[in-house]
Amino acid sequence: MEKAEIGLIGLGTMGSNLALNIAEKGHRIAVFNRTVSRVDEFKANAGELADRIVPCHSLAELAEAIRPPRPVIIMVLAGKPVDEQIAALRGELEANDILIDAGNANFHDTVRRFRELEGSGLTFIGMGVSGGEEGARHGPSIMVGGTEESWKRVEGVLTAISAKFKGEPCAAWLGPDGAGHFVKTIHNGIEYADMQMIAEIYGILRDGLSMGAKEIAPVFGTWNKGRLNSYLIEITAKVLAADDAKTGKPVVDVILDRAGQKGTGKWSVIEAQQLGIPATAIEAAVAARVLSSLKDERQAAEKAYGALAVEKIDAPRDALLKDLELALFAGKIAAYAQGFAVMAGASNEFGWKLPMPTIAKIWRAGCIIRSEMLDTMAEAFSSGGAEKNLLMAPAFVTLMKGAHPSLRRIVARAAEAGLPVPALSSALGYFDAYRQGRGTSNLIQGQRDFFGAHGFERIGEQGAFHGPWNSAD
Ligand SMILES: NC(=O)C1=CN([C@@H]2O[C@H](COP(=O)(O)OP(=O)(O)OC[C@H]3O[C@@H](n4cnc5c(N)ncnc54)[C@H](OP(=O)(O)O)[C@@H]3O)[C@@H](O)[C@H]2O)C=CC1
Ligand SMILES: O=C(CO)[C@H](O)[C@H](O)COP(=O)(O)O
Repeated sequence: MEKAEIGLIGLGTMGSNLALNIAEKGHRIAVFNRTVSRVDEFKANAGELADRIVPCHSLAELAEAIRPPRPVIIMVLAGKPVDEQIAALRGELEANDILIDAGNANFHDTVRRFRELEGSGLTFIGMGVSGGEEGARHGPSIMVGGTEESWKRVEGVLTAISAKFKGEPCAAWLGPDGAGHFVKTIHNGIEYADMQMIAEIYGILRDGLSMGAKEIAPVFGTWNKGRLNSYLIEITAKVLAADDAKTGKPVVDVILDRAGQKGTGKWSVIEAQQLGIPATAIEAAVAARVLSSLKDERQAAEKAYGALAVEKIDAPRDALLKDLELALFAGKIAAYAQGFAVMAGASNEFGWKLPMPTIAKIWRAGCIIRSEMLDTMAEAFSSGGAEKNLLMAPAFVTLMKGAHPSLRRIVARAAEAGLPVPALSSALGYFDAYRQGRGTSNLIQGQRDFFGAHGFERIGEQGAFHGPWNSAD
């Protein structure tokens, strides 16, 4: 039988769609899944692509089915299952074969796996994939970490299956070992912030303006045609417009307000903290998901304090909607600036030389956070000025000057009305603190020196100084 060019393990949501995508691009692919019955089911349902699918019922069969040197994509649950698959595969593969972990791995695990595979003769790649089910099937954004030589060996197939932005593939080699998975983690951190800010704006429309889901949907639909044009705004409009077959109500009104999370948002925050890079909007978004999961506690607190006396926002509708649109735009810019700053910090810390213009470019299509704004970001990173922070790129200074007054007004109105907007207000707090030439940490330094003799710097003088605290009353 003709050998396959590539193999894939894990026929779940992502793996099965990625396998079909690979087959559609003309590659013969061998597939295996832990629950072996899914393998034959998968081929049976592959329609006209079935001829290019080689079903394998064991890892040994998979290795036998692929032409050496064998590239094998592992697309299983992140964590221990990946280690188990690698351990099992080591017995079946040979020198020069390429193992590609395409799941949402923690980059520390990826770095460890690189170390563990050193000297094994096997090549390892840690690859972030974004785009969900649809992206995997028709073109995801692909973030590759490993040696440049290993990238060259798989570049052909990965660029072929990736999304294209105006013809440019959204797949790239970003740096050594954990670089690809780190970038995917921060992609997801930004995704959390973006989704949370959208949800906060929805909350203002629902509770502050008493708008129903069906009324809110076209607002997002309209925004999707303007500066907020993005996949997340597009699907928000669709989610809000959908009906529940069981009750006839909007689906969003029957969904429990408890958000799940699989770890990438939390990892983004942990890494930002470790690197000492502020990522307040992402932190707020992760915290908001945790708070959302405390449904029973929230209900008990509502009983204890009484329901939030939400004051209806009374303002001309069109002006308010314009402010909400601009507030979301400003909040998003701050969140992306934070995400890119965390990646720049990691790049310095780990010596990765992460290519920021390339990252912005490969996020323009295929991935969950794809948006028109990412094209502006790609230009900003390419033309200079954004090295320290995206907020300093001339194009973004102009955009933020136009949008931050709206963010300010919306955060203030929401606070007065009693509507929680933790990510939007964190984004605003970050922006205001970042642009304040003289902040208030002089007082913190005074306090630290008072209680711990930590010393402080004086304006315009060299050296460490202490305050006159002993003589202070
Ligand atoms: N869904 C999404 O939108 C995205 C997911 N990802 C990442 O892709 C990876 C796969 O996710 P997804 O396809 O959604 O997950 P699914 O739950 O749909 O599929 C999980 C797959 O992992 C396999 N698996 C689970 N545990 C083990 C194990 N111990 N040993 C071997 N195989 C195992 C399952 O096999 P079995 O059939 O036997 O249970 C199945 O094939 C994850 O890392 C996820 O974070 C990345 C981007 C987007
Ligand atoms: O990687 C993804 C999208 O980019 C996955 O859908 C991931 O599961 C999203 O994270 P979470 O489940 O924590 O919301």
